Amino acid sequence: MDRLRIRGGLPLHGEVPISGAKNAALPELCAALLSAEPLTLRNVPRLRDVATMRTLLEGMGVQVRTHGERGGMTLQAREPLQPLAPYELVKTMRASILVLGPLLARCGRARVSLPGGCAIGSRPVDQHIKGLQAMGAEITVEHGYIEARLAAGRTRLRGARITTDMVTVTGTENLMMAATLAEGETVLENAAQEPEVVDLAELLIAMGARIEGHGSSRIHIQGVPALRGAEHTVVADRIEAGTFLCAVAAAGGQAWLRGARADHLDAVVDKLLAAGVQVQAQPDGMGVASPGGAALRAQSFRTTEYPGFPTDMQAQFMALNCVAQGPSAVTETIFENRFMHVQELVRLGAQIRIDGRTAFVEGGQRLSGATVMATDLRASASLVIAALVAEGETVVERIYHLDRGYDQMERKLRALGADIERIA
Ligand SMILES: CC(=O)N[C@H]1[C@@H](OP(=O)(O)OP(=O)(O)OC[C@H]2O[C@@H](n3ccc(=O)[nH]c3=O)[C@H](O)[C@@H]2O)O[C@H](CO)[C@@H](O)[C@@H]1O
Ligand SMILES: C=C(OP(=O)(O)O)C(=O)O
Repeated sequence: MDRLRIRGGLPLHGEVPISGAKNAALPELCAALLSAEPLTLRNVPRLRDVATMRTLLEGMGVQVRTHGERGGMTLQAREPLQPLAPYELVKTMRASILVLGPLLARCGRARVSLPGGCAIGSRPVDQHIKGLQAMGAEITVEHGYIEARLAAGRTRLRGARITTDMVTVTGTENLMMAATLAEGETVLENAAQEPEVVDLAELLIAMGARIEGHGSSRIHIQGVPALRGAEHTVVADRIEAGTFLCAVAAAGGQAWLRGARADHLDAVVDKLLAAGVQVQAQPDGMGVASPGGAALRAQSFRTTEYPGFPTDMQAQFMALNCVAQGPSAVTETIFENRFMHVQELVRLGAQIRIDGRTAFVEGGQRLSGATVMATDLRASASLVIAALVAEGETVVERIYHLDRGYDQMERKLRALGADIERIA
């Protein structure tokens, strides 16, 4: 199993290209199921989750071809399709649930394994199911599978007004994709406003979907009988960019994040500026300069839905707070169990106490290298950031979590001057 060996203490200098967003690419790959015509995506990141999604779609009969240097991928979902997502693939990637809406809309039936729990919380999909039922689907859950089909006598889903109990990102995406081919209008209330939802909506519109209000909490979708092929460039990964911002902030140095979208990172940038980091927004990327974590002021924050502070940046910013001066309180409101990195950060010398949904971080600690274990994707990133500032050598184990969602992270960090290598 691959591990990362990191020798801390070096500042980061240089330029790093920001890849396409995992959380936009995954639903966009699923959007290929909505049309018989080819869908071409550019800037698809090289990630394990993308490879898993490709295998899943190919198993259904979708033809997939990669091309060019810049993450080009063309998908074509000609009939007949096999509308099945088996447990073996779904268990490794929760985003597999994103095939449910498109399959039901296109094939009139779907059999999708329940994703099950994972390291950060129970993550139910009841809102996806409730929304599709409101659109006329008959859904049962049996033997760990969601069995969904159109009600007898129907050939298409029907539009509906759906208010989800909470803001759900993949729930919004699943229902929006299903609604593009439904009969009549669907209104999604309490919709997620994340940039990845907006990017997916823009792709669907290019495919001929009639969508308005994406980026707000109410999305209107007027169903159409069929969608066509399209070309689309996946939006830059705001979480990858935010991770590099925190890495430079903690390690010190100066970097240019090519292609990063500052307008998608307001909440994180506000906290970095308050901490004493210099962040510069340009149309084609972001500049960051920092005197190093020990010269910064720790910042308290709570995670919320976009445009609030992203839960996917909580662990990385907490690593920064461990070395920055002063106490801070980090409150996680989205997932009930997203503090798995805390005990590993403590192994590196951090002082953190958890009380319910809040982690109280002492700050101003000198970290020292140790062997630590990655437990989930962003926990892994936080350990890498901590290791970059820790004295001596850190080995991060189980980095397959990191490979799920970061495109060659160690190569990018090495290009910035970090002493980091992958070892078997
Ligand atoms: C592939 C992808 O895009 N993943 C992102 C997506 O995950 P994902 O879409 O799974 O997260 P959700 O926005 O759905 O989850 C938000 C909250 O709602 C709960 N919930 C959700 C759906 C449902 O049917 N029932 C229910 O109770 C979840 O358990 C969680 O507590 O948004 C999360 C929140 O920004 C991010 O951390 C993930 O990186
Ligand atoms: C939790 C995450 O991803 P996923 O929803 O794919 O598990 C993440 O990207 O941090």
